[in-house]
Amino acid sequence: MAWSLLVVLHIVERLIDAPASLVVLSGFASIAIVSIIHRRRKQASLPLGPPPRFLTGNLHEIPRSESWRTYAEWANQYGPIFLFRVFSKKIVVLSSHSAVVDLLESRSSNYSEWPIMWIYKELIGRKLAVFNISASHPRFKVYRKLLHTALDTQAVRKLCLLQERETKRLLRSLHGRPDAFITHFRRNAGTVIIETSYGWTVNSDGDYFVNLMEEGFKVQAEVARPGRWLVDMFPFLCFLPSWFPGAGFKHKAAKYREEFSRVDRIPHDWAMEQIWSGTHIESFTSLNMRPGDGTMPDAETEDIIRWCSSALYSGGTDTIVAVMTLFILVMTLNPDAQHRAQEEIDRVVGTDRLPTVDDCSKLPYVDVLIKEILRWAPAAPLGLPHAALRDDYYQGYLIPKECTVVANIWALMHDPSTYSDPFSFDPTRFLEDEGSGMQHDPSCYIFGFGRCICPGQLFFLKRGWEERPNMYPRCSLCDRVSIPGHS
Ligand code: HEM
Repeated sequence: MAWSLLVVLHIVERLIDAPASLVVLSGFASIAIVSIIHRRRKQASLPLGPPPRFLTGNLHEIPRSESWRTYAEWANQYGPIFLFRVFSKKIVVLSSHSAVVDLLESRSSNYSEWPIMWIYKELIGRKLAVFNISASHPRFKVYRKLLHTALDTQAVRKLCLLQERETKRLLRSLHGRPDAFITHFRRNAGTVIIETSYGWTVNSDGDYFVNLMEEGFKVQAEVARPGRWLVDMFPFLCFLPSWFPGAGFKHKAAKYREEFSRVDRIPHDWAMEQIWSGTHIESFTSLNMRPGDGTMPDAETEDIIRWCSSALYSGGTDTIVAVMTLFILVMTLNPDAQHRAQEEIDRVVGTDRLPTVDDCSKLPYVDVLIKEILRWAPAAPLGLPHAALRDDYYQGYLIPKECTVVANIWALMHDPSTYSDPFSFDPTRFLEDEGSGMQHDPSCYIFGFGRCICPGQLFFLKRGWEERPNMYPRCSLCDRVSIPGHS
């Protein structure tokens, strides 16, 4: 930088007696030279990564599914902090424990932003949603506090009765139609979360609210598909009028906006009607919209509660269904692990009742089996993407402002320096006196990092503790279901 300034000064000195137009021109040229040099310096310290193509970057190399495996290969080639591009967007992927902890935990104030998705935030009108709101917005902290309180130890304890009732119902459904296990899991997860959020009890398959939420989140999956919208790469397209050729995305955005607003509005309005008529059952909405101190929440508070309830559903349902489905897959592929867990339950709990959370400490093998499922196939292999608020420097690399930062949780869970023989399924790796000794607890990573860490982890772990062991007494299920790709 210093020598480039000297060059500029030298040019200015020589031009002091030159005509004014020449001085102006040279001024511009000097600024351009300095900024090019400055930019090159910045480029030089960016993390390495696969060479991008002109215009589209590395878009052609990103697989449609299991992208975490490709990222893990790139990490082997370019290092645990590498960068690739989708058009002009820069994406930095972290694949080592130290990088993830140092950046996403210790410097979380710089990495709590979400990447800007123009279609979602500006055209569909969801910039205040929990998964989109800027970390500098005053609501950011309010959301986090509410969500964490809604799912803290005390709240989860209160949910035990609901869990127990729904677990029994799930077991009956699995017993009746084991092949439809994914449908049963969806209904079970949806029921527990809708009742927790709004106080609505799901009594039948094809429930109106469950269907409404499912439709809404199908739209969400479609909208959030990486590289789907050109407007996310070229935000100026937002300003095209709807009649302009090629602006069809604006019509789609208007349709999505309407569909999302139904998801946010209808269950909330129903819960409010129940509260006003005094017929509600306790839920996240009722506790916050009718607090014990008799205060009347204002419109701002109501809007906050509405966004948080909808985040509980979108954050909780798919992840729970994914883990329960993986449980079936893993039990089918590992009959020895299944039999050992079942033997432990029969010995400790007996055959005349179902296991409960209180049995947890007496069932060490079942406990580590659940840990190993979470490690072997993490439900959110890339967590959620974040964005850098400012330029940051780490281990000689520049992590540029506004670039997307992703933690490859799947790679961390399969890192041979942390987990011996990481691709084999081996619950004993977490048992102190067996296997290769106690290895790192995956719960430290699979629920994300920093300020946006998952508020549902306790809820999931406690609830998971009831549900998965409870499936053992029906474990013939695991011999009878068929999973695509695994006979
Ligand atoms: C195995 C189960 C689960 C996994 C693996 C999981 C994983 C995650 C991850 C990786 C994040 C992003 C954290 C980050 O940005 O660094 C997250 C956020 C979130 N999760 Fe979960 N989650 C699970 C269960 C749940 C459940 C059961 C609920 C609700 C009942 C829930 C609600 C949320 C919410 C609301 C957020 C957004 C938090 C925020 O932005 O502050 N999750 N989860």
